[in-house]
Amino acid sequence: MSGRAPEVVRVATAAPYDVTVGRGLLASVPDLLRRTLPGVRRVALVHPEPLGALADDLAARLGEHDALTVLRLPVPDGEVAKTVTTAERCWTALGAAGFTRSDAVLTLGGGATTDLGGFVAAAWLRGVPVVHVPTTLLAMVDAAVGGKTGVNSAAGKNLVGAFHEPAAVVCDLDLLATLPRAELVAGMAEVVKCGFVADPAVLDLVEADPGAALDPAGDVLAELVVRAVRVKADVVAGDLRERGGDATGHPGREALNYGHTLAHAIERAHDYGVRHGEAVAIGCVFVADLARRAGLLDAAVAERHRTVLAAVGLPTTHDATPFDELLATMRVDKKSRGASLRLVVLHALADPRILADPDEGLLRAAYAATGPAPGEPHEEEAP
Ligand SMILES: NC(=O)c1ccc[n+]([C@@H]2O[C@H](COP(=O)([O-])OP(=O)(O)OC[C@H]3O[C@@H](n4cnc5c(N)ncnc54)[C@H](O)[C@@H]3O)[C@@H](O)[C@H]2O)c1
Ligand SMILES: O=C(O)C(=O)C[C@@H](O)[C@H](O)[C@H](O)COP(=O)(O)O
Ligand SMILES: [Zn+2]
Repeated sequence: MSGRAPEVVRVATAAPYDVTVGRGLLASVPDLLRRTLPGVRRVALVHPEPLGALADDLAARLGEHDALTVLRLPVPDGEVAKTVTTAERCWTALGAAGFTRSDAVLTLGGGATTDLGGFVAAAWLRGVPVVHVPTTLLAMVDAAVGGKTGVNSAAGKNLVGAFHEPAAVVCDLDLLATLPRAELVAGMAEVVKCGFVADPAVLDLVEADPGAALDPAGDVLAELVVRAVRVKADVVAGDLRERGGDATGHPGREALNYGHTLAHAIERAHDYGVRHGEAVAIGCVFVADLARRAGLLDAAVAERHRTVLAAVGLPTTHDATPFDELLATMRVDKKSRGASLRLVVLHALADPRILADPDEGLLRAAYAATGPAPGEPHEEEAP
């Protein structure tokens, strides 16, 4: 996409919107806002503190626009900011500024910021428009698209939130140039997830040249972003509110939660101090092994999880957090129904299904198999 025109992916829900993927797109944000939200006079720019210089740049561009004024809402960096306390600080600032329904929220940041800013917009005056400008790979391919917004709480990950679709999403791939390598790698977990649940060509691309897949200036990464956004757009258009699948057995939007039941439990057990993408990678390896043990998934496809995720530098083993602690959290996952634990598994590549109430012995065996390598301390081998 170096010299290519931006790609536009339409999310065809009841209130359709476009996700634009390309380079040098930051400059187009003021125009896009005017076209998409012609009545808006003010924008509240939510961004993490470390992205202050980038936010200055965007605010200046917006300020040049005669009809738009900018209210800056810097928030603490990363997952720790994804709390109702930070959201409340934002609402207080919106109140002080007399922010009305003819104003909009604009987020600039990673998934923690798009989730938080989206939730601030969803709840303020019962919903003001939001536009996302994601700055991490993970937020471009996943968090900024689809309208899930929310915050973490002591009870669990993302348990407080709302569905609130953006009016537009702008993915400027040039912004990835400054993203730390570990964050780029973490984002690749959601890309690979899309490969397993819906678009195996993603896996072929990553396996063919993992280095190229992780080059933020290259065309392979651009292609992967577009493919992952298409997967998300297609799934979300069919089941925005995660009501469930259809007669074919496809689980609808829950498919995008592949690997997330264990991942969210790992994140909570570590007080949200691990990268979401890294936890998702471990969760995918775990659930693939579970499906193999349950006789649902071919061993080669299960093993492919380990190899493709490792090829891009993602972790494929957990740190031996006691499984009982994780299992208790897994049971309060949003996919649970009553006492029933429900996980997304694969029956084959691009064939996601729900596995309800898996045998606990199988769960424990799959968790043990996803543990540290032999020789390292291992929960199940402890005396
Ligand atoms: N709503 C959804 O559908 C959805 C989907 C997937 C993930 N999520 C959520 O997204 C969050 C994870 O998002 P994330 O991985 O983007 O993490 P993040 O938002 O915490 O960002 C990671 C780090 O990268 C820095 N950063 C961001 N952009 C940068 C840039 N261009 N240059 C330099 N540094 C930059 C941030 O300041 C931060 O330190 C989790 O809370 C997860 O639950 C939501
Ligand atoms: O968009 C979805 O639906 C997803 O499940 C995408 C996930 O990658 C994302 O982490 C999402 O926030 C998890 O959703 P949750 O409902 O389990 O909080
Ligand atoms: Zn995720």
